[in-house]
Amino acid sequence: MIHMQDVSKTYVTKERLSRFRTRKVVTEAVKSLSLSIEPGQITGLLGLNGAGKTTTIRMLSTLLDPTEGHIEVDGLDMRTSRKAIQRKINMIAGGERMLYWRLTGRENLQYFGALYDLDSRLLKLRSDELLKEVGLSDAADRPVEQYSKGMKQRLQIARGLINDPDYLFLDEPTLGLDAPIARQLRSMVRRLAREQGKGILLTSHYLQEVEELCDTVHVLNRGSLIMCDTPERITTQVAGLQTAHFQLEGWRDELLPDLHDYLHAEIGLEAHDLSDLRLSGSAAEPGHDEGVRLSLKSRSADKLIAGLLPWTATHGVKVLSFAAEKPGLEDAIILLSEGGRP
Ligand SMILES: Nc1ncnc2c1ncn2[C@@H]1O[C@H](COP(=O)(O)OP(=O)(O)OP(=O)(O)O)[C@@H](O)[C@H]1O
Repeated sequence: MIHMQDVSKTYVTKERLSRFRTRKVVTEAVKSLSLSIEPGQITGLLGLNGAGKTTTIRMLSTLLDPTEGHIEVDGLDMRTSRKAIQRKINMIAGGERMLYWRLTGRENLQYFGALYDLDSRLLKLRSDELLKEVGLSDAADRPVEQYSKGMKQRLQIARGLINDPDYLFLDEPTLGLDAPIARQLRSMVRRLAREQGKGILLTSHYLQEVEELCDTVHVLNRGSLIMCDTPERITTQVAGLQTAHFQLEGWRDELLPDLHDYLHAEIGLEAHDLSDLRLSGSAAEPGHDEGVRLSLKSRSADKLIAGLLPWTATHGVKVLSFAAEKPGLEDAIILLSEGGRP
């Protein structure tokens, strides 16, 4: 496990005021940050304003020393075991950095692998394996400058895996990629965690990607951690509950207590999951030929819908239509950046 404990990073720079006068500028980029990255888990790092994500990733990658605090990787202290830690980690950045364009895909992998002092036979074997895994075997001996964007990004992934790291830091890995290629990369990231047990830290501006992949998400604002939870709970806490909408024929208001009991007893929705189980205000107004509109709020609209459908059949109520309205992580992050909760 990677463990960051009370880590801070302060940059001190000089700002020129006039020809002879400068002013010292102190920026607290990261403030007393604690976070963990566990094997087999995908941990998201999201930022609001001047958040400190890049600084955090650079510290985790051994490229920057913290001003204060402690970083440990599988029990190794970053101050005293830098080389051993470098063998356990790697970083993959989106965009087109970190590759040599004049070299072929294979030569790139061999160059980066040699930085880890890998035995040349093992390095050849691993390069071939990785090129195959990312679907670049046929293009392995072409210079990278002839690669498409997606091919370059797949080569980046292979480069980041050349030392078979236990932990991977992914900084905007799908930046600028077409949707199908981004989807391929996401499923690869998922496999790396779920099947190979790698611990992954992910930053991405595509919040749907974070929502889809991450087990937990850390939200930074001006260098401080302001939230850490599952994407689902962050969304619920900040953006509110989900709503299930139903259009019903044959609904009677006296059925509500029975429905409440049923969802609680049969579907196992706890009282706190059903905090707003009621007809939404006067929304239960009979339509002319469209039935009654019932809106129920809960933590999971899907569970509510799945629960209500069989119940209606036994209570003489016909479901004309239903829909789930779910705020996403993106809604939550926008609210947070506008000064919403917490
Ligand atoms: N080398 C540096 N010298 C001085 N200040 C820096 C340096 N690098 C970053 N900063 C400052 O530290 C703060 C955090 O920057 P950082 O790049 O870590 O944030 P970020 O979350 O990655 O931002 P973004 O998402 O915009 O890339 C910012 O205020 C930035 O201006």
